[in-house]
Parts: sequence; C-alpha cells; structure tokens
Amino acid sequence: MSAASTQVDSPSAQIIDGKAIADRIRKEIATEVKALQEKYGKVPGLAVVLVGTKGDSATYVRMKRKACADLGIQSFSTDLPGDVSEEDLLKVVADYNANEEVHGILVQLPLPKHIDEQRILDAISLEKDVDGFHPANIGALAMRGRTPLFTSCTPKGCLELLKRSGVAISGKRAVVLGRSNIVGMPVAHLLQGEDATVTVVHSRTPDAQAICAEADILVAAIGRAEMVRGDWIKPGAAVIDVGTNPVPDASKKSGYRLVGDVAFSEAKERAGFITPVPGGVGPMTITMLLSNTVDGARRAFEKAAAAQ
Ligand SMILES: NC(=O)C1=CN([C@@H]2O[C@H](COP(=O)(O)OP(=O)(O)OC[C@H]3O[C@@H](n4cnc5c(N)ncnc54)[C@H](OP(=O)(O)O)[C@@H]3O)[C@@H](O)[C@H]2O)C=CC1
Ligand SMILES: Nc1nc(=O)c2c([nH]1)NC[C@@H]1CN(c3ccc(C(=O)N[C@@H](CCC(=O)O)C(=O)O)cc3)C=[N+]21
Repeated sequence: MSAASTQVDSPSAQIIDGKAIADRIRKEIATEVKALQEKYGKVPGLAVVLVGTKGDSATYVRMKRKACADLGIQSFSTDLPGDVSEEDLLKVVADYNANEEVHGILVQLPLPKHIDEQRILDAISLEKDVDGFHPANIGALAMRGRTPLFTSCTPKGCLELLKRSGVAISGKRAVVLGRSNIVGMPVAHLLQGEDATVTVVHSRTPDAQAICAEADILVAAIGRAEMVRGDWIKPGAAVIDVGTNPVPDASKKSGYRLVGDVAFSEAKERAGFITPVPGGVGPMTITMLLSNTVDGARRAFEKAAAAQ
C-alpha cells in the first residue's frame, strides 16, 4: 500500500489527553498517600530547590508545590538568589539529604552558569533522587537487567502515556528527537527496555525528516517550536510531543502561548495518536514526580519499620 492511499484512508489522530490521564493517576497517588499515613503515621515529603527567578522555572515550581498540597504530600521549598554560591547550594542539598521528613529532592534545572550542575546532582542522595538524574540511577536505566531506584519523570510520563493509550511498543520502530540527559537519552533507554528498536536524532543528524518518517513511535524533545511537520510523520504513528516552547501571542495575558516541537494541526491528520501541548506530557511530568516521591517515602518507611 502506498503512503498516499494510507493517508487518504486515515482518520484524524486520537488525541492523548495527558491532563485527564494525569488526573486519574493523581487520584491513585492520593489513595496511596492516605494508606501510608494510616500504616506509618507519616506522610511523604518533597523538597524543591529553585535558584534564581527565571519566569517559567518559577511557574513550574509553583505548579509542583500546588500538586503536592492537593495530594497530601508535604512540600518543602528553598528559593535561592541567582548568585548563590555552589557551596551554599550544596549545603541546602545536604540538609535535605539529612532531613527524615524529606523523601524526594528536586533541584530545578538549568542552574546558573557559575554552578557545576554535575556536582549538585551527584550530591543528591540516591534514595531521594526523585528526578532520576543521579548518574547511578541513569546508569542502571541504561543497563540490561537493572532497575533504577527512580526513573526520570518526563521520560516515565511519556511511556505511561503510550501504555495507557494502548500503543504497542515491543518490536516497533521508535525515533527519539533529542539526546538531553533529562529527556531524550532516558526516553530512548526506556523505549529500548520495552523492546522497541530505537534511533536517536540530534542536532548533527543529517536528514532527520527521513528518519522520523520511519517511526511507529516518535518522541520529540528538541525545544524547536513546531519543527516536526505533518509530512515527517508516518501515517498511523504515535507522536509524543515533549517540547514546550513559548511563542509570542499578543492575545494572551502573559504575552505568549506554548507550542510543541511538532506542528500539531498538520501532524494530527497523519498520526494515529498524538499528545497536545499544553495538556500532554507536561501534566504527566509533575504526576510522575509525585509518584516517585511516594515510592521514595514507602521505601524509607519500610526501612525504618524493619530496623525497629
Ligand atoms: N513537558 C515537560 O514536562 C518537559 C518539557 N521539556 C521541553 O522539551 C524540550 C527539550 O528539552 P531538553 O531536553 O531539556 O532540551 P535540551 O536543549 O537540553 O536538548 C535539546 C536536544 O535536541 C537536540 N536538537 C536541537 N535542535 C535540533 C535540531 N534542529 N534537530 C535535531 N535535534 C536537535 C539537541 O541536540 P544536541 O545534543 O546535538 O545539542 C539536544 O540533544 C524543550 O522544549 C523543553 O521545554 C523539557 C522537560 C520537561
Ligand atoms: N530538575 C528538574 N526537573 C524537571 O522535571 C524539570 C526541570 N528541572 N527543569 C525544567 C523542566 C521543564 N519541566 C516541565 C514540567 C511541567 C510542565 C507542564 O506541566 N506544562 C504544562 C503547561 C504549563 C503552562 O501552561 O505554563 C502542559 O504542558 O500542559 C512543563 C515542563 C520540568 N522540568
């Protein structure tokens, strides 16, 4: 069958409603928090550290804090000035590492240039690394037969969206656009772990379009507004759009609106499944962070109970 005839036959894509799926999972998490509280008399705690006040970072951090409050998770936060020293930031991390009420620590990235990001991520206790950015957690993710203590939130959210939408992964061709430590690289490992055949495309890849056109599953995480056009998409493919790019929009109070890395209106005419922006991956990221925090707390409570 030619691509053209498939295209004519294919109806518009099923929109994967990340917000609705995230809300369902949050209800499950709230139940879990209650159960832990009843069993151990303690609640999970998440610490969020924000350095500087870059507008959008502050928005995400605010959303994370609110989500915690909604689910009964205790929220700790530290806001540091943009010129804070590396030593002072390490001290904040060390204090949260030692705090028994804290089960997850998130240091919002990117950090200012004068701070060595690797040093900060290495300092976060493995047991509290709810972002899954510690090299030991990423290393385990990349190895066969190992399970990391925590899997990074956005990549885990992408896989959860595919699974809960009934998209088969095993044996499929997956293409991941982007190879960052926080999204592209871990997504590629997760898909490979689910037996997809994975190709990673980055800024030095020639002819990204031709590679994308072979993808049964396409994950876009490049931070380039609507770079992936409709004719890049294999008819029937599942498209997960991680990009959140602000573009100027005078009709919005904020002065901008968010678009993905995929040209949604074109792509939805060819894809079988597609996530919107906003309302796709974003709400899942925060939900997976809460889920990781509860997992960390459960492990800590069990360990403490066993030691008694
Ligand atoms: N919804 C959510 O929860 C989240 C959304 N995001 C969004 O996802 C996007 C990506 O974020 P992040 O991974 O942190 O970004 P980074 O800037 O760290 O990485 C971007 C990646 O895309 C690659 N890339 C850039 N331009 C091109 C191009 N023209 N063709 C092919 N590859 C390209 C880069 O290649 P190279 O390695 O060669 O430089 C790099 O690997 C952003 O829009 C961000 O806002 C991020 C985190 C969470
Ligand atoms: N240590 C660390 N961990 C992170 O997980 C992390 C980080 N640093 N730095 C920045 C990126 C970005 N990120 C997002 C989270 C939620 C939405 C989200 O919920 N977006 C909504 C829209 C939000 C809006 O309207 O502004 C949506 O897509 O529907 C987006 C992006 C997490 N990140």
